[in-house]
Amino acid sequence: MKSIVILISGRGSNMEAIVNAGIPGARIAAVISNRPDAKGLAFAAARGIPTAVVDHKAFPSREAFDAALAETIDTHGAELVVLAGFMRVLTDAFVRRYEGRLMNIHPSLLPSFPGLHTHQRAIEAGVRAHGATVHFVTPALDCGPVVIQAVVPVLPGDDEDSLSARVLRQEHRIYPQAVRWFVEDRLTVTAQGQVRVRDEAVDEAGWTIPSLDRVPGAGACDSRPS
Ligand SMILES: Nc1nc2c(c(=O)[nH]1)N[C@@H](CN(C=O)c1ccc(C(=O)N[C@@H](CCC(=O)O)C(=O)O)cc1)CN2
Ligand SMILES: NCC(=O)N[C@@H]1O[C@H](COP(=O)([O-])[O-])[C@@H](O)[C@H]1O
Repeated sequence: MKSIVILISGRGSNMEAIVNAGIPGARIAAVISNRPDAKGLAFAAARGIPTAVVDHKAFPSREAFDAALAETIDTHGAELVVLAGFMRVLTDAFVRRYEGRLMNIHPSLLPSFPGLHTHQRAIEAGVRAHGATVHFVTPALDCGPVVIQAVVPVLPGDDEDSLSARVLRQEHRIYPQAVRWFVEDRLTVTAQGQVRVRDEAVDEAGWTIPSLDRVPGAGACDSRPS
C-alpha cells in the first residue's frame, strides 16, 4: 500500500478522478488545499479522507508557506505527492524534498504552453492538437520528465471553455493511470530525463489502459533535463 497526499487549490476534479479510480495499492492519506474555499475539500471529507488547509496568504514568504505545507504533508507519511489543480509555484527546497515522488498534471502538451491560461494560448496560437501532460515536478516550472500525455483536437469554433472541457475529460483518464503506474513501481526516469514504464501496454494506436479505454497516442514530448 502506498500513501498518497493530493494537493488542490479549487474544485479538485483530478483529485476526484484519482479517488474514484480506486487504484489498487493506493491509500489517499489526505487532501490538502492552499485555499480554504477549495470545493474539493468537501468531496474528500465526505469520503472520510483527512483534509487540511495551508493558506499561502497566511505566510510572509513562499519559503515559509512551502515549509508549512511540507510539514503538513509529512504528518501523513506521503510516499507520493500529487498536484491536482494546485496553483502555486513551489520552491526549489520543496521540490527537492519530494523529487521523484511529486507529480503534476498540466493542461497542455508540454513543453508547449507551460504556465497559465494554456487553452486560450493554444487557440490564439492556432494549434490543431492540444492536450494534457502528467509529469514529475522539478524546480523548473512545467518541464519535468513526462509520464503520460493525452491529445485532443482543437475544433473550429472552440473557445477556452469548450477546449478546456475536452482536455479535462482526458486529464481524468490519464492521471489515475500515471498514479497507478507509480503505485505499481513501474516508473523509472533515465539520465536523459525520459520516463520508462515497465510492461507498458502501448503501441502506435496509443496506450491500452486497463481501467480506461484507449488514450490517443501522443506525439513524443521533447525530454528536457530536470
Ligand atoms: N517548482 C514547480 N512548481 C510547480 C510546478 C512545477 O513544475 N515546478 N507545477 C505547477 C503547476 N502549474 C502548472 O501546471 C502552475 C501552477 C501555478 C502557476 C502560477 O503562476 N501560480 C501563481 C499563483 C496563481 C494563482 O494563485 O492563481 C504563483 O504561484 O505565484 C504556474 C504553473 C505547480 N507548481
Ligand atoms: N498549472 C496547473 C493547472 O493549470 N492545472 C489545471 O487546473 C484545472 C483544474 O484542475 P482540478 O479540476 O483538478 O482542480 C485542470 O485543467 C488542471 O490541469
